[in-house]
Amino acid sequence: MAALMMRLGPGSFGSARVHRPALFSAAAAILRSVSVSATQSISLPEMVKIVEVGPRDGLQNEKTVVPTEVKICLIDMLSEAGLPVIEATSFVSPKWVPQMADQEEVMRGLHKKPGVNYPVLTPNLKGFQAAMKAGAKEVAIFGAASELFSKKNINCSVDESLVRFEEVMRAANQEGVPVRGYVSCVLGCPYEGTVSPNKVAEVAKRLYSMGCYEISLGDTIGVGTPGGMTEMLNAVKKEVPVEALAVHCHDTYGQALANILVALQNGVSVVDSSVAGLGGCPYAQGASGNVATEDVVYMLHGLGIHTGVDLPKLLDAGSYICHSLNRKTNSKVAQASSKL
Ligand SMILES: CC(C)(COP(=O)([O-])OP(=O)([O-])OC[C@H]1O[C@@H](n2cnc3c(N)ncnc32)[C@H](O)[C@@H]1OP(=O)([O-])[O-])[C@@H](O)C(=O)NCCC(=O)NCCSC(=O)C[C@@](C)(O)CC(=O)[O-]
Repeated sequence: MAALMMRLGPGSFGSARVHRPALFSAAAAILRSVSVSATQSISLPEMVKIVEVGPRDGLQNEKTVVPTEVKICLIDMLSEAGLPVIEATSFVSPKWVPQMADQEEVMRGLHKKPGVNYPVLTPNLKGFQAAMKAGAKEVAIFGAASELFSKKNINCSVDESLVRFEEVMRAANQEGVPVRGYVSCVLGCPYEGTVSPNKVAEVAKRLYSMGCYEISLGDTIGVGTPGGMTEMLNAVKKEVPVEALAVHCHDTYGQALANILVALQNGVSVVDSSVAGLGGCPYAQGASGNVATEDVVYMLHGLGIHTGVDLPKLLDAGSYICHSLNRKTNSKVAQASSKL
């Protein structure tokens, strides 16, 4: 952005709201010309699918209850911004995650946009059945590569969780419902520390073998670096085709965009992110928010990668939820654009 300011001069920008589209197309053009030469020898996907997890991962950790209508409005703004997948809520125990207790109302209230998927988390058969009753068309099961995290998060061992997930998978197959799988703690665990890439690969393989169409690899506490990401992906790619992999990076140590870029260079073309960088897992102490969707979109568009997302509309969705939660955005792009 500094380079852009130097070329156009600070006076070129009036109100951010009025000039955003021009600003972003100018920024994208400059970045594309930089990126083309910078990435000539590096293969990157032409298109990336962004899985927006803000309404679920972003809000699940909020201490005060977010009104259902705010959640619904956020989801609708995100679909209007062109996000193709929006994780809407989770069918987990309200005793464990009170913030998601209005999952049925959220599912019934959101305005389903044709072509957009609204998956929900389901830890067990009870959650799956409730999700079906509420009209969900896609679910996600969530395992971990760390025993202690699994115990803290879903109150069972990794093996026990996989047995539960098999039950969900059988029921989902009967209903013709696609299932996504998560592996948490792929680059480190708040309770066990280092996590072996082989363990990540083993859990990813089991989820893929049981029928998950996509495996999202979660750096739950945002401790990973590009080196660790590469090592982990190399192990996982031996067991699961790269086309079926997604990355889910939290930004605790400011490494998320670098980790995502490395994942793209490794052939991954699905990225999870959360509008305004909201988020954190209630059972992963110290985890900050997910990487901000605005920042991911800005980077991808700068690289000439298509996402289908309208950045100014996405920024509006980020402003809306930050205003509703009375907090500052974690998105660098949103911070920068609001100062212009
Ligand atoms: C899995 C359980 C339910 C086990 O919890 P449990 O206490 O072992 O469950 P249980 O089977 O013994 O049942 C206890 C009570 O919960 C009820 N129950 C049982 N299942 C459900 C359900 N599905 N929905 C609603 N209620 C449920 C059940 O009916 C019973 O109610 P009671 O008789 O006491 O009134 C619990 O541990 C739980 O809900 N955990 C969810 C934790 C969670 O949502 N964590 C955040 C998401 S994971 C994450 O953020 C990471 C991720 C995905 O983003 C990727 C990354 O960043 O790495």
